[in-house]
Amino acid sequence: MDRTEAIAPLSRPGSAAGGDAEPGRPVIRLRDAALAYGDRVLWRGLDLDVRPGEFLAVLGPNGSGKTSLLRVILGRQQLTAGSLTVLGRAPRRGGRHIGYVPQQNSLPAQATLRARDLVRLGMDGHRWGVPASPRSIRHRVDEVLDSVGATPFADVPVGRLSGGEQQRVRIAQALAADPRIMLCDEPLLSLDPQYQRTVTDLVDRRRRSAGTAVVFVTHEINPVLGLVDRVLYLARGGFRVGTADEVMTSSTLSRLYGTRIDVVRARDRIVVVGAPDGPSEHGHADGPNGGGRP
Ligand SMILES: Nc1ncnc2c1ncn2[C@@H]1O[C@H](COP(=O)(O)OP(=O)(O)OP(=O)(O)O)[C@@H](O)[C@H]1O
Repeated sequence: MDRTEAIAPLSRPGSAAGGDAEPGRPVIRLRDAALAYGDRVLWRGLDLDVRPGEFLAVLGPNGSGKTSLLRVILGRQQLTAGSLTVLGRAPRRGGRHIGYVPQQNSLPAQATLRARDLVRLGMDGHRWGVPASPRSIRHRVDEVLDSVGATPFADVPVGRLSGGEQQRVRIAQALAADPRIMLCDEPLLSLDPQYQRTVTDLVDRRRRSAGTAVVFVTHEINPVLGLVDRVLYLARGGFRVGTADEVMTSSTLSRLYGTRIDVVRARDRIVVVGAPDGPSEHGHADGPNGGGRP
């Protein structure tokens, strides 16, 4: 089966999901957004539009607020200041048409749910037309499992699957939401290069076939370098957003980190030398990079 076909959505971007019918209109819109925990500012002054089909990589050191940004978009965390719309509306928990691939943690070895159960849980009746018959749901689950190459282990308890297989199942679960936005939190962590490629291909195929916007948190830009439209780099309470060529430079990252960073391009890879990979410091948005507008 052609896998691109298999994951084609039932609703196209800008079709049925709400007040954002205008094609090409941002599916995520942040304005002057800030997030702080107590007096600790993770980021502020963030203006960002993510458009249908766009692939946005989110980079930054540990603790810079990458996961927190996804949680804000998911409606699980409130902004401290500024505004956010997701698919034209205020974000809300359980919002439709958002696929979430959470940061990897091994599923417990004794987990008895099967891949097909998890994918089924990722669906709800509204997404697939009302009423959805058990047969059409089963068919759709099979399609989604096939689209990520998970058919051979669809009936194995997920606790027994390898890390790479579990990751495919997580992506299948996210795809089951017929997502117009995919939020992926470090989906490449601890995967070998072959599985990394599988995961990035799956996500890329979805955004190309269905216009799904992708927000992809990663520590490593290289596995997605050929796919990203823009990079959002968070550090020390500030940020930079732009193309990889604009953001991944010695001068931009040195300003963002407030220390000398060397960015070296070797063939088709980017090597960043000197970036401290530790928690962002407190409230540095007024530093040399001043909140870092695009
Ligand atoms: N609910 C919360 N209350 C207080 N502090 C929090 C809360 N959630 C996260 N933090 C802190 O905010 C900081 C940013 O966390 P977040 O998980 O967003 O960072 P991250 O950039 O995704 O990090 P990593 O690369 O390590 O996954 C961390 O220091 C974290 O401990």
